[in-house]
Amino acid sequence: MPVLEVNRLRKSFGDVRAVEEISFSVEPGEIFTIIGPNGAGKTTTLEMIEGLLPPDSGDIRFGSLTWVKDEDRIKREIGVQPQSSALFDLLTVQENLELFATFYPHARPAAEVMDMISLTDQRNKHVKKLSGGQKQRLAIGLAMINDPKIIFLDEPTTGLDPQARRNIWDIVLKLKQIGKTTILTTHYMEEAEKLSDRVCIVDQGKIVTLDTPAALIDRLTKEREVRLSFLDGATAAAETEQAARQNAAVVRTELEGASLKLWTTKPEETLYDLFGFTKDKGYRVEQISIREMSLEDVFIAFTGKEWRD
Ligand SMILES: Nc1ncnc2c1ncn2[C@@H]1O[C@H](COP(=O)(O)OP(=O)(O)OP(=O)(O)O)[C@@H](O)[C@H]1O
Repeated sequence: MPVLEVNRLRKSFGDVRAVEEISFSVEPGEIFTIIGPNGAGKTTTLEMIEGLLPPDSGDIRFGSLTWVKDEDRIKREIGVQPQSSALFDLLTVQENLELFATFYPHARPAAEVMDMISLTDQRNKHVKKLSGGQKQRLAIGLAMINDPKIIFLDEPTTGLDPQARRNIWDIVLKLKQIGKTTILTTHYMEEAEKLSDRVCIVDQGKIVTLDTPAALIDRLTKEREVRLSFLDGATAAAETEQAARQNAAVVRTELEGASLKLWTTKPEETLYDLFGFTKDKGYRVEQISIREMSLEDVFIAFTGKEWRD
């Protein structure tokens, strides 16, 4: 049974339709990621689910619990990562955790949480002295102080350097190991690909596609991007492009000076065919590469937009 079901959520702010009609469900123990560009509606979606923002319409269910009937129980079962601005700067790491612990009848010991977020050595440091990554880890610690079943992390790694980002990934994976469900939003494709059991790509308030990262990539892996560059310049590339367009496996092509990019469902056959053409013409190919698809390609394929971090 899903731990969370979201059905036809909608939210507008004046004329801005922030969330148009979002539905999904999350299974216990999953890392479920909502990814999308700025303004896609990720935070609005999360805040409605977290009970911070009333939806205009739609249902949110945590198993059999709903916000209307079971607010207290839901609050005990979910953990929401606060904005780092909500941390108390003049308190230490441990004091912040202990303060948040007093909000709940059954809190986890601060020492246990500090161990999970690798901040035991910093326990007596004031928040204002922590690095950006350490503050984010503390914010995640605060989200788990009530030992919730489901943890919501809204862009926990935005603005962090790659090492600090990896440290957060380790925590998210540890949460999974101990059976927690995590719902995460991110800008970073790599993060979604590495961490998620399932990814939901959101754009302009709607779900564009939802599946496991592998399945999403798989849908496109039949297509490979092939790049050819020519020693004989733009004419050779342009003529080869014309030849490539005659090839049934070629889905699309892109020409840039002396280099030709094409997407084909049968890279070997396409190349064999094109080499026949270039050999006949006496064109010399300087470089060839065949690229694997990534989640970023999935995004571009489904939204028709370039990905912007
Ligand atoms: N309180 C608000 N009042 C007015 N408009 C809002 C409000 N909150 C969000 N919006 C608008 O709703 C849309 C979705 O915003 P939202 O913050 O949910 O997107 P997001 O995907 O989380 O973006 P980001 O990655 O930048 O955080 C945007 O156009 C945003 O400007």
